[in-house]
Amino acid sequence: MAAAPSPTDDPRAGRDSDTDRQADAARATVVAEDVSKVFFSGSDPVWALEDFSLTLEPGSFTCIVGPSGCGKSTFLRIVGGLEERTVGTVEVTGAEHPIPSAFVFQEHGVFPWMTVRENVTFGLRMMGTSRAERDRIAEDWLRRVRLQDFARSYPHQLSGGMRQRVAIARAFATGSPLLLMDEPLGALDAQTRMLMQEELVTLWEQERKTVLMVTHDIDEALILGDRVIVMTPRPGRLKEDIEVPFARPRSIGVESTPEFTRLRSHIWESLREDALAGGAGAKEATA
Ligand SMILES: Nc1ncnc2c1ncn2[C@@H]1O[C@H](COP(=O)(O)OP(=O)(O)OP(=O)(O)O)[C@@H](O)[C@H]1O
Repeated sequence: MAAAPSPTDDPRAGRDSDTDRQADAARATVVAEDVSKVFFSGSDPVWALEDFSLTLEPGSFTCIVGPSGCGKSTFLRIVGGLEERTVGTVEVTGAEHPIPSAFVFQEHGVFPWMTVRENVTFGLRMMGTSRAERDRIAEDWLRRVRLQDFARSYPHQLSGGMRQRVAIARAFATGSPLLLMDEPLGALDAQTRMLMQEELVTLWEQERKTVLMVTHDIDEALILGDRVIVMTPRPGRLKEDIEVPFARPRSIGVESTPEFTRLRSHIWESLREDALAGGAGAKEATA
C-alpha cells in the first residue's frame, strides 16, 4: 500500500481551496521540433537557431544557458508567439487558457503608469475576470511576494528586486500554464538575486507551472531547474540536456554539495570549450 502523502509531498500544500488546486492543475506541454530562425534585417541573413528541438514536460522547470547571441531569447520568443520561426514546428498543448503563456523579462516588464496591484491583475483584467476574483487573487499574490504594503505604489517607488517580484507575481497570477522567463533576475545585485532565486523556487514549487527560463547564471540554472539545456554558439543548437538531480523542495543550500560543484564545472567547461573554439562568447555566462 502506498504511504499516505505527508504535507511536504504536496507542492501546493497550504493553498486556499480546492478551486485553487484545480485552477493550478493546468500546465502546458511544449514540443519544439527542428526549429530554425533566420533574421533578414541587415545586409546578411543571421542564423539565430538551427534545428533546435526541445520538449518540455507539463509542470517542469527548464533552464537554457548558452553563449551570448546563440538564440536563447529568440527561442523563448518563438515559443511564446512573439517571433515567427523560419522552419520547424512548435506545439503548446495540454492546457487551454486565455493567456497561453506569460512572460517575465529582465527589466522594464512592469507598466510604470500602473500601481503594483494593477500590474499584478493586468492579465486577469484582460481575461475579463470579475473585480471580486481579481481582488482575491491580487491579495493572495501580493502576500506571497511580500508586497502587500505596496499595493498602491508605482514601480518607480520600488527597488529593482521589488519590481521583479511584481513581474513574477503578475505572470503567476494570470494562471497561464506556461511561464517564459528571460533573465528575470539578471539585472539584480548578487545578494538580491540569491534571495529571489529562493523565492522563485518556492513559488514555483507551490504552483508547478511549466517554466522555460533563460539565464546566464549556471548556479541559478542548477538551483531552479529540473533540466539545464546547454546551447551551442550561434546558430543555436542543442549541445547538452542535463537532468538536475537535486530533490525538491530545494534551497540555496544545494550549492554546497559536491554534485552541484561537479555539474557547475561540467556546464562551465562545456561553454568555455565553445568560447575557446572561437564561439560567440561564453564570457557572458557566470560560473
Ligand atoms: N530582430 C532581430 N533582427 C535581427 N537579428 C536579430 C534579431 N533578434 C535577434 N537577432 C540576432 O539573433 C541572434 C540571437 O539573438 P538572441 O537575442 O536570441 O540571443 P541570446 O542567446 O538570447 O543572446 P544574449 O544571451 O546575449 O541575450 C543574435 O545574433 C542577434 O543579434
